[in-house]
Amino acid sequence: MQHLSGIVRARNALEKGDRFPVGALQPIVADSWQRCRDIDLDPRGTPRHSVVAFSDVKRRREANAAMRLLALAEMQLLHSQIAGSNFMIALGDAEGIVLDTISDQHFADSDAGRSIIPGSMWNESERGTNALGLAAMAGKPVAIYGREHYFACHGHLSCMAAPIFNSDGEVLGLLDASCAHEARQEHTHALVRMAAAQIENGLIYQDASKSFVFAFHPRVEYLDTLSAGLISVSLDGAVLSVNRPGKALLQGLPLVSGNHFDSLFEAGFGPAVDGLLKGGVVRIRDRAGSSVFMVCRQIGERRTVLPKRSSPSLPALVRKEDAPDFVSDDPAIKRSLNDLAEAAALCMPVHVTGETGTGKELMARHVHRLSGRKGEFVPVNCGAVPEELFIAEIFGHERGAFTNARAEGSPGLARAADRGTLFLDEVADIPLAAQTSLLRFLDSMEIRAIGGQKAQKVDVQIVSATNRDLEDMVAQRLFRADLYYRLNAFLIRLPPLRSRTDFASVVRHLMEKMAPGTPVTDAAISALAQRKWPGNIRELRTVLQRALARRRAEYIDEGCFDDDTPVVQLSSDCCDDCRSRPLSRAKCQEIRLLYHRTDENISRTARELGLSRTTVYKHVRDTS
Ligand SMILES: Nc1ncnc2c1ncn2[C@@H]1O[C@H](COP(=O)(O)OP(=O)(O)OP(=O)(O)O)[C@@H](O)[C@H]1O
Repeated sequence: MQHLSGIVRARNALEKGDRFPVGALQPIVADSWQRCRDIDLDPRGTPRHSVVAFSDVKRRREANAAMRLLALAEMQLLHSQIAGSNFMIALGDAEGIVLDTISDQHFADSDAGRSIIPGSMWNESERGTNALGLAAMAGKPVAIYGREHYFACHGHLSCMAAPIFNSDGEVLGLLDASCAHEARQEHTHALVRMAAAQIENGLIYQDASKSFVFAFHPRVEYLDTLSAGLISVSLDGAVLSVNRPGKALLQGLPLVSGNHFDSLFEAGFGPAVDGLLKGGVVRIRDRAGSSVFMVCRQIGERRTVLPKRSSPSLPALVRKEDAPDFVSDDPAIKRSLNDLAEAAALCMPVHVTGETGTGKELMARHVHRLSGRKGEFVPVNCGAVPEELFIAEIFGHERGAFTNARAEGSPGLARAADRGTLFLDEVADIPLAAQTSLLRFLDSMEIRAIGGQKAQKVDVQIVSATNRDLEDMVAQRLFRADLYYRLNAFLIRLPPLRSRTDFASVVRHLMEKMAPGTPVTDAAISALAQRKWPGNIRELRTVLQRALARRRAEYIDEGCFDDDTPVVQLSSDCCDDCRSRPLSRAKCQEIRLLYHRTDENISRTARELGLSRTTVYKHVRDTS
């Protein structure tokens, strides 16, 4: 509370041009505000949105390739730890220029998210007081909460950044987590610092391809944590690099690159290595007389003892469970799923519609899982069963019941699905003659095999699916109306991928299944979101598979895609009226993009953006 009133007083002073009240701000913030004021930044104005050219971003990424590789993996992990809490994680280079972001889609789509993009400059003189810029300048972790940002328009954001150092103590880059809450986020800030430390350790392992890496700590149980010192030593004992905790532990000793191991530790390099190579923990004294436990983590390129990942041990850490099988963050799908469990419990027939590849079969399997039924999930592709055999395949037949019958007879698929689920895929293709039998079966849940005498009662959950317009087929008398209504007791419409609002979750989910732990940057997701996706999620999976095959690194960014998939061509990125009005441009682009992603659906675009249909129409009328 005290902090809040302090910040309110400080902001009043800032905006009136008065002196800042003593003690109302962290000194680092007060100093930053003063610098911003000295260069005449207007705290109530709009910060410059300076973005360097993409060629420059590429050059900077290449110059920082080793750090970027490790950082993207850490960002992915951080994202999975704090996903769903409206965060963006950004990697900046030493000058505070953003190289990559990974974020929750909601944040990426917000004004703040759109201003943190590859190439955007976050140094203090451009954006006022902010964590990324200050951490770069101060060379230490910084958190800036809400109204501590110099610009009032950043007052709803909190940003936490930590520098990433090389072993010479120079800042290589910055890791930042930003979220749209003013509240303090101590855990997240700790996670960001830990991720930065993890990257620094990763760099030591990477650099030490022809040397030993030893971990050491005065307490043996800390050897696998981020507090452990790491020291890389050449095969003849010259010290190459030491991580930050290692430097702190060996403070006062001659920690100069090239010095010999023996100048730091009493045991002597030869005997220490003999003990360490046996794979055990060795207790040795450093030259200041303190005793440390030491273990070998890496020998040359052969990782004989794998570096253990230090796991964060914060309380209440949000850990995501294994990725779910089914992504359904889109409100349209969520609404469909609302009462699905109840419908499945009541054994109501479920009908799933959607274009090819939208996940109809996956949804059918989900219904089966929800129903808790112990029997089998039995899929039937109605389009693939020859017309004359359809009834026999579904309801079974006795031995020799008809000319093409199997000699041993067949129990039929409906019976195989007893106490389980019968999935009638491509249900629009059921021959008209068979539709009557199916309807009878749905009414009675009784089956009588062809050539058989006795009817048998079964207990089957029916799920049907089609990508055709069944209502239209009913109107044309190609599909029985009564069967349609019977199948359609509970309807799920799966939206095409191009109009899904959870596109980013779908991409990350598919990637997690194909190559667990592979980071996908926001820029990669934006590039994919521009495409039309006629083959929907199935097509997306293929594109991602191809990107995995052709990628040159352990991550997927916007450079990993080929150009052979059609891109939604916006006739221009904003409408004629907005082109000359910089303030309306971003909103106009957002409207036009969503309009394309919703298949040019004005009502849906208006609903999702909370605008009137007229407003949407005004911005999109020249797009067709
Ligand atoms: N919501 C989803 N989350 C994750 N993966 C999905 C989702 N929906 C579909 N997929 C994946 O997309 C692919 C196509 O899904 P599925 O076969 O269920 O589509 P379909 O609509 O039945 O296609 P078709 O009409 O061509 O038979 C599958 O690999 C599936 O795992």
